[in-house]
Amino acid sequence: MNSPLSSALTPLSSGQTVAMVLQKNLICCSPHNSVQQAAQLMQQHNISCILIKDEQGIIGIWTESDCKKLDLSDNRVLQQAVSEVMSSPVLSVQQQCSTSDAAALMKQQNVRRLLVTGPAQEAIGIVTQTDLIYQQPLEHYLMLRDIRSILVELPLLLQANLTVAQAAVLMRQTQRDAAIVQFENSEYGIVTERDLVHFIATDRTLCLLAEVATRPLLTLPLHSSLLQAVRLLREHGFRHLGVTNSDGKPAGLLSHNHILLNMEHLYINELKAALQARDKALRSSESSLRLASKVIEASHDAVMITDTAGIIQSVNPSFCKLTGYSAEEAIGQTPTLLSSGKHDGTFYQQMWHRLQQQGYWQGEIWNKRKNGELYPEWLSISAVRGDCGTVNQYAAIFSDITERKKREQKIHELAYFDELTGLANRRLYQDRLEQALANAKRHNHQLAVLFLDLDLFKRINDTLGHQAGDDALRQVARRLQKASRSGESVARLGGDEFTVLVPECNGVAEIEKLAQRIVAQFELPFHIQHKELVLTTSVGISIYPQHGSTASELLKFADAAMYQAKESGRNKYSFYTSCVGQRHDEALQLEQALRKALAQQQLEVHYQPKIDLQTGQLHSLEALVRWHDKDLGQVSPERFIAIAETLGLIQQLGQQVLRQVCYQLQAWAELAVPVAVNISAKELADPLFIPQLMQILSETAVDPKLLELEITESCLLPERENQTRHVLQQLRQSGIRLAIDDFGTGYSSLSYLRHLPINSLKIDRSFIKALPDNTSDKQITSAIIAMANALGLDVIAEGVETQAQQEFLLAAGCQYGQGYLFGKATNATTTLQLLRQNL
Ligand SMILES: Nc1nc2c(ncn2[C@@H]2O[C@@H]3COP(=O)(O)O[C@H]4[C@@H](O)[C@H](n5cnc6c(=O)[nH]c(N)nc65)O[C@@H]4COP(=O)(O)O[C@H]3[C@H]2O)c(=O)[nH]1
Repeated sequence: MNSPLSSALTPLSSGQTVAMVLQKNLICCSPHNSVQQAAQLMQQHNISCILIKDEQGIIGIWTESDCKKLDLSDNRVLQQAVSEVMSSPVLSVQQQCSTSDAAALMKQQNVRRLLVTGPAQEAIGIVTQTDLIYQQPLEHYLMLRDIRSILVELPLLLQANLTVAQAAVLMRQTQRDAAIVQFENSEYGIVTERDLVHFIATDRTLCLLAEVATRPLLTLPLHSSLLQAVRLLREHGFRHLGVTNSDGKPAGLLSHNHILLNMEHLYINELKAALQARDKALRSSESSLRLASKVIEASHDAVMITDTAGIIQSVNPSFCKLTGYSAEEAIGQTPTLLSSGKHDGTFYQQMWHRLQQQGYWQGEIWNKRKNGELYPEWLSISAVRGDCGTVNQYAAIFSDITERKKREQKIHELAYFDELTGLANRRLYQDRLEQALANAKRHNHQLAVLFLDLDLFKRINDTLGHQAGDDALRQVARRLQKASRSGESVARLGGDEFTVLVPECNGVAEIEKLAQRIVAQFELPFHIQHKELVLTTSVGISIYPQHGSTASELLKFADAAMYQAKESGRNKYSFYTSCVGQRHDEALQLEQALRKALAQQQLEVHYQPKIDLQTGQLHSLEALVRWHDKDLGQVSPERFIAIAETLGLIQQLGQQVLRQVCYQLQAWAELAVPVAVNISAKELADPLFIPQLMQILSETAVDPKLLELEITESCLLPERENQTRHVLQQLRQSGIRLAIDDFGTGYSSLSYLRHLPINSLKIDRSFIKALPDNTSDKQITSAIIAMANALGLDVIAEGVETQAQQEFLLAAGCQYGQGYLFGKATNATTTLQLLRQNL
C-alpha cells in the first residue's frame, strides 16, 4: 500500500495490527429484519453499525450515516427490510493486518469501518477510523492546536419547527452528519445521525425537532484547544460540539470526525516533513556515501570488499595497481587469488576465527601479485554489519610494506653492520665475542681475537681524500674476508681498525697461520683511484684463556699487541705478552701526561738551523717542539704529536708553539732571522687558525715575512682544495712564507703544487739518507730540485748528515740544507749563541 495515509500511519503506528484495536461486540441482524428493528438493535447496544447476516454469513452492513439516505417522511420505510438499504459487500481485513494498511484501505474505499476476520475468515470484530486514529499519540497534536486551527465548517442551522424527516433530508443534501437546532428563545440544540437511528428505532421520524432535538447545545469557545474539545466529547459520549465565537453565538459545529480527519491531515503534513527530513538525511548520507566511495577510490591503500562467502564484490584502483589484477579480473574471485602460499592453513583459520569472534583482524601477510611477485602487506579486515547487526560484507584494506620492511632491515643493518664495508660493526662483534667466550668456557676450548690496524692509513686519507680512504677500507674488508675461514668473523670496529674472531682454536700455531694469511693479503698492491698503493697492516693477537678471560680484556690485549707489532716495524703480527700490556698502559699514561703538559705549558720550542749550501751561512731556523716529562723523560715529537692529533689537542699545541716562536722573534728582533713552524693539517683546517695567528703577530709586532709555515702534503686534501687554497692565499697576502714539508712522501704532483701560493719545497729526508750512492734516490732528488727550480720555488733538503750529501745536493741545484751536518735543534739560548756567531 502506498497511499499517503498508509505512509502516514506506518511510521507512527509501526508494528500495530488491527487485532489490537478492534471492537469485538459484533451485533448482527437478519436480512429480513426491518430498518426499524436494526435501528433498535443499534440503539440498544449503543453502536454505530449493524451487520446483516444470513446462513452464508455476513452479507451487508447498515450504519448511522445510512439513516439519512432514507426518506423518513414516509413511515413505511421503517418497515422496509434492512437488506434493502444495507451496503454490500462488507469490506474486511485480516486481524493481522497492520493498522496502517487498514487505514489506507478505508481511505481508498471511502468507508469509515471494516469488518475484521479471523484465521478461518470468520468475523471477529469491527474496526473504525476512530479506533485507528485514537491509537496514534494524538495528545501532543491536540494540545498544541486550538479549534480555530482546523477548518470548522459552518453549521447547518435548522429551525426547531422542522420534522426529523425534514432534517434528515437537509442533512443528506448538505452532507452533514449533524445540525444545530435553533429554538425560539435563542437557545440552541443539536440533531445528529445517531439521533436519526434513535428516532427510527422509536418511531419519532415525524416529530418536530423542538420536541426531540438534544438541548442545550454543548459548546466551547473558538480559542479552546482541540484537546479540551476531544476531552469534552469523550466525557459526554458525544460526537458533536458547538463552537461559539466571541459574542457567544454558535460559529460552527465541530464533529469528532472532523477533528480526526484534520488530525489525519496533520499527520500527513507532519509525516511529509518527517519524510522530507528523512529524505534529506538519506540524501546527505548518500552524499556521505558518495564521499566515502570517492575517498576509497582515491585511497593509496588497496581496498577489497567481499561478501560473507568471501567473493570479491568490489576493489579500488589502488588494489589494481598493487596486485596487478584489474577490477574485472578480481570481482567474482575469492582472495585466494592473491595467496602467496607462504602461510599455512592454520594461519588463515586463526584469521577467520578472529574475524568471526571480534569482527576485526589486522596483521602482516605475504601476498602474490598477478606477475607472481611476492610482497609483504599490512592488512586490516573488518566485518561490515547491516542495521540488524548481521555481517553483510568484509572490507579489507591493505598496503604494500616492502619499502617499510626494507627500511627496518636497513635500520637493523645500521645497528649491527658497518655501512661502509658491510662487515659486522663493533656492537655485533661485541655480541659475537661474548657468545663465543661463553661457549669456549662451557666447552673448555680456546678462542682468539686478532686486532688489525692499517699502517699509515691516515696518509691515504689525508693525501688522497676520504673517498680514496673509503675505497681502501672496502678493499681491505674484502681481503680480510678472503683470508678468514667460515666460522671466523671479521668486523670493522671503526676507522682503520678491524678484528677477526676465531671462536674455537687449537693454540698459537693455528692462529699464527691465520695471521700470516692476513698479512699476506696485503702483499699485492691496492688499486685506488687509478693508483697502485701498497698498504700494510699490523696485527695484535690475544688468546682465551692464556691472555684474558673477558671480552674487554681480550680486545684490550689484542690492541696492545697490535701496537707492539707496529712499533717493531709494521706489517707484522704479534701475540700479546705481559710486557706488551705494560706498553699499552704506558700509552695511557702518556696521554694523561700530555694533557697536563699542555695545560701547564711545559712544551718548549727548539730551533734547528737551515743553511745556505752555497755559502755555508745560516739562512733561517726551523722551530721543533720538545717535551721533557719528569716521569717519562724526553718524549719524541712524532709520538706525542700523533697523540695530540688523535685526542684533538693539536690546535692547542700549535697555538703554544706559534706564540713561543713569535715572542722569540720579538726578542730576536734585531737579528731578523726567519723561523719556520710546522703546522698540522687539522690546524690549517681550523677556521680560527688565521685569526688567532694574526692576533699573535699583532700582539708581538713580528714582521710576518720572518715567519714561514711548513705544511705537509696531507694538508692539501683534494676535497678541501678550495678552502686550503683560500687559507694559503690569505697567509701569503699577509706576508707569511709557505713551505711544503716532507715532499715526496705523499701523492701530490709538482704540477698540482704550481697552483698553490707556496714559496719552497722541503725534500723528505728519506730521499737524502742514501745519497749519493742510491741511484733512484739520486734521480728522484735531482728531478724534484730541477722541477722546483723551474717553478721558481726554493728547495731545501732535510736530514743532511754528510758532506757527500751536501755536495750532491749543491751540484743538483739545491739552495738550502738542514740536518745534523749543520746542527741539531737546540733551545733558544743556545740558538741565540749560534745566531750571534753566524753574524
Ligand atoms: N735523522 C735525522 N733527523 C733529523 C736531521 N735533521 C733534522 N732531523 C729531524 O727531522 C725532523 C724535522 O722535522 P719534520 O720533518 O718537520 O718532522 C717533525 C714534524 O713533523 C713534527 N713536529 C716537530 N715539531 C712540531 C711542531 O711544533 N708542530 C707540529 N705540528 N709538528 C711538529 O715532528 C716531526 C719530528 O720532529 P723531530 O723529532 O724534532 O725531528 C725533526 C728533526 O729533529 C738529520 O740530519 N737526521
